[in-house]
Amino acid sequence: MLFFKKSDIEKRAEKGDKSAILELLRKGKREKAKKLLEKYESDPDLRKVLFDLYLEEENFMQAYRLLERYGKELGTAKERGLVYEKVGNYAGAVEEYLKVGDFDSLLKVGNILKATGKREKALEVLERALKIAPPSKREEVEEKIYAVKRELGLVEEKKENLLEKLKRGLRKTKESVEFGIVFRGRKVDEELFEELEELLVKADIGVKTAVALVEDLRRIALRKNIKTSEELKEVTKEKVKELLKGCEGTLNIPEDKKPAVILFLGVNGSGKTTTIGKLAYKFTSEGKKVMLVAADTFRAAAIEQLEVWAKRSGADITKKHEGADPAAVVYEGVERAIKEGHDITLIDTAGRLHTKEPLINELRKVKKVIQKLLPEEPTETLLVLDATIGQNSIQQAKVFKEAVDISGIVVTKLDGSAKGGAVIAICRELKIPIKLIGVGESIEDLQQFSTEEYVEALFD
Ligand SMILES: Nc1nc2c(ncn2[C@@H]2O[C@H](COP(=O)(O)OP(=O)(O)OP(=O)(O)O)[C@@H](O)[C@H]2O)c(=O)[nH]1
Repeated sequence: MLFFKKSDIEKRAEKGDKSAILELLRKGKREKAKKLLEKYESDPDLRKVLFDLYLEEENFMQAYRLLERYGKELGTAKERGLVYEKVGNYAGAVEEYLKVGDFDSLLKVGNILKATGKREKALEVLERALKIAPPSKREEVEEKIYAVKRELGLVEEKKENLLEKLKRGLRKTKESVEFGIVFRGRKVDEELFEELEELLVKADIGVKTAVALVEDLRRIALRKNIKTSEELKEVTKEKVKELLKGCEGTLNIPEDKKPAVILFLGVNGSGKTTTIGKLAYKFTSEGKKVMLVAADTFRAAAIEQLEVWAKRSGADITKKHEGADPAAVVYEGVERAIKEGHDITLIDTAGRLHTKEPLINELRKVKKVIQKLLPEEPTETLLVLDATIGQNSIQQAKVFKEAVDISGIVVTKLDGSAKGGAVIAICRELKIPIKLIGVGESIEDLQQFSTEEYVEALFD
């Protein structure tokens, strides 16, 4: 039996010699050094090294243990904030982030609290974030605060009409792509056309589409002898409406068929669950009985999140444990919806695009299971695309199109995107109608897509 002779350093380290322990660490004997750091963590210097080690390993529970046991001289405020945030001690996280005026982290905690239904806490954090918000972010935080207050019944419903809501939703695009500079009080010349083309590309309508559109406008301006930018603006709006022909569609929910099934596809983070929650709220507000089905069983968080939306919208939910077979959840959910007389069933699915084949097979299997119980369903198969990733979402869409026929598109986060023009590119490339658009995080920020309103909101 070979006995390794303990080196001199190891012997000194085991006796608590700081430099020897740190030498072990430097030599890559990480586990051995960590055990000794834990053994001698009462020493402030060694404790600091141990805290940093835990952070590196993202071992937030252990880092939290040190903070709780020895107080807060460990790490930076931002690091302590992260540890508190990761272990769910949001109050602690907020205090630390406020110390260093870390607005982004504070907003993140506010979003987590909001998404998990802890609205009072979310409101408190968002209001503190507002105090240190940079000017460019103030309006966004005010929107979130208003949305939470509305959900808490603290403010009267600001009855915006759909066009106002859409204008608010396109604010980011309009801020970054100021069409006003070309359409206000300018004479129509080559410089104006070039600027207009640049803005259209910046709005992410697609280079080819932008070049062709401006080419068209040059010809029309010549033919109709257009002299002012205001006239040109009207012509531009008409041309964009032509580009969007066939792009708008309404949700097809036949009254006589129960339950109508709507299947939601889309990559994680695109806004599927939120869109389902908003739609469930719309239907329950109309007195319909709604069943949500948590078939995104890949992540427990997705199941929990759908549960929060079920509670907020007054819908029922069918779910199983994390990792369950999505088709089994769908079967049970549709079967329950039939038995319990639901009007509508909304199905959330997983969207891990990097596992393309399994994803496609899973979606086909889900559709088959639905049709085993209801041969003519799903009434709608909606693909959810995130406007903030603009045209790149078109690549994602093509993968989903391989799996199942898509009856409509939902474009989310238009309010968070400077690429509001991507709606045009998405519709033209995929030739699938855009049925809904998400224009904010609150439960009412979902509306039918109307070409007329979209163009008015984009250019006015
Ligand atoms: N501003 C804004 N945020 C939105 C909108 N729709 C969704 N979100 C936010 O986008 C984030 C992701 O939304 P989810 O609904 O969780 O996305 P998902 O596709 O279900 O993602 P997974 O749960 O990971 O599958 C959340 O923070 C939502 O609040 C929208 O229209 N506007």
